[in-house]
Amino acid sequence: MTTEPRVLRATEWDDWYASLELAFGGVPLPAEKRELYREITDVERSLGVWDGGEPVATAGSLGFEVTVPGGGRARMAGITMVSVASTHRRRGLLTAMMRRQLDDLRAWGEPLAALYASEPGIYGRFGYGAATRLLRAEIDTDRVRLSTLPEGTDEVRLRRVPVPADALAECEAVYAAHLPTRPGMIARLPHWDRLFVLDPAAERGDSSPLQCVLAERDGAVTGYVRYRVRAAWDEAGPKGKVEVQDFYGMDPASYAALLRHLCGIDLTSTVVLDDRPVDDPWQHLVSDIRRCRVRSSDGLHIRPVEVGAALAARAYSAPVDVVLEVADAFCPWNTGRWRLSGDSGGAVCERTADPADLSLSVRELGAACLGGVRLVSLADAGLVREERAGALAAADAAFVSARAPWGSHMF
Ligand SMILES: CC(=O)SCCNC(=O)CCNC(=O)[C@H](O)C(C)(C)COP(=O)(O)OP(=O)(O)OC[C@H]1O[C@@H](n2cnc3c(N)ncnc32)[C@H](O)[C@@H]1OP(=O)(O)O
Repeated sequence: MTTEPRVLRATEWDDWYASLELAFGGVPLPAEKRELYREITDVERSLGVWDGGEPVATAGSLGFEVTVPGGGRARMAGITMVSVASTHRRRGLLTAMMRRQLDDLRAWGEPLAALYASEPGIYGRFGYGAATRLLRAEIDTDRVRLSTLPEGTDEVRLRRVPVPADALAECEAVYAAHLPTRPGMIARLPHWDRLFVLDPAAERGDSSPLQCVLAERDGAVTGYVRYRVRAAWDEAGPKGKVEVQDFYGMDPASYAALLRHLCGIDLTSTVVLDDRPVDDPWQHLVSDIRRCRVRSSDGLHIRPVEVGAALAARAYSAPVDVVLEVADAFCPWNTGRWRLSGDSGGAVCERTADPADLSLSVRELGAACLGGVRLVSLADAGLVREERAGALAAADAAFVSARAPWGSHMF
């Protein structure tokens, strides 16, 4: 058997996908979801390892574009569908696929790679740093009130769309309007819009079919929520849950009107908001944040493929001129000193022989590059070293993003 990954062929997709499914526990996806995943797979960017004709390792890569601080976009490979068969683990197959992927991405000129990790301990060794966080909340709507709602909330009209797919175009327009407003948001690739209204009965469990409510102002759609209701009763009466899948409001009033709708659905006492940005505004509208049982965990893990191109792809919150000494054992082409000069209009980042102002590994650079993880905080953890007094505070003020970065959906 060779451990050399090679590119997937379209005719091999079924076996390749079955091998991935097995590594994730072996429960088959509903047929319609599987077919959509087939369409979403970019075969030419997907890799596998075969043993005697059987696939034993898989890795996908999606040609995304991501919003970067400043509102521009950069190419970002979305790494996904990574698996190694249980019979072939811990022999270096994942490492071989990571090697091939990063070499390919470099050759294709893609400055960033990103992934959601099944377990956060896996990918740091390959230079991925946790760059965004995800917020989960379970709002006890029996006790929590929405204290002060923004002006105009009562003027927002809410309209239920019986079949969520019928409002896809309106919802996608709201999503597109949001794209430049928050770093980490992912521009839609073909077919991806359908993934969010796919509603296989087999995956619903005890929950309702997907429901969609639009917010409208002056006849224009200004927001939407998609959610399911899980009905439940106990001896004290109804205690259903509203499980929110998507929630976008284009202005404070539309956002608040949709939130009020979610919190007021009859026979429910909990609203579950999952995979939300850490600075999601609802946190300022509730009367009792403790009764919202807030938790957070790692979101997008980011890897600068080419340090110079990755840092030049974004804008900076304050003028910056700093020399970074980068260590990168897995992609040695990044190792060395880089001068980053930029401001809110853009940046250049080039090799330099000048002395370093800050030293850090490529993983920390990945964590900080969308402006969510602070360089000061990484320095406090001993992961960024200040080599010139004052450089850390200046770079920190430049890297930070006003809105927390957020990977807008799983992949
Ligand atoms: C982006 C995504 O798709 S996330 C999904 C990842 N896939 C899964 O979780 C599915 C189930 N797991 C698997 O398929 C496999 O166990 C994988 C892909 C996680 C690892 O594959 P392997 O081929 O065994 O990894 P490989 O042998 O290359 O190990 C490389 C290193 O990672 C370490 N490693 C592997 N798996 C893990 C883990 N789950 N947690 C922490 N470290 C790990 C190995 O110990 C090794 O460390 P070393 O370099 O210090 O020796």
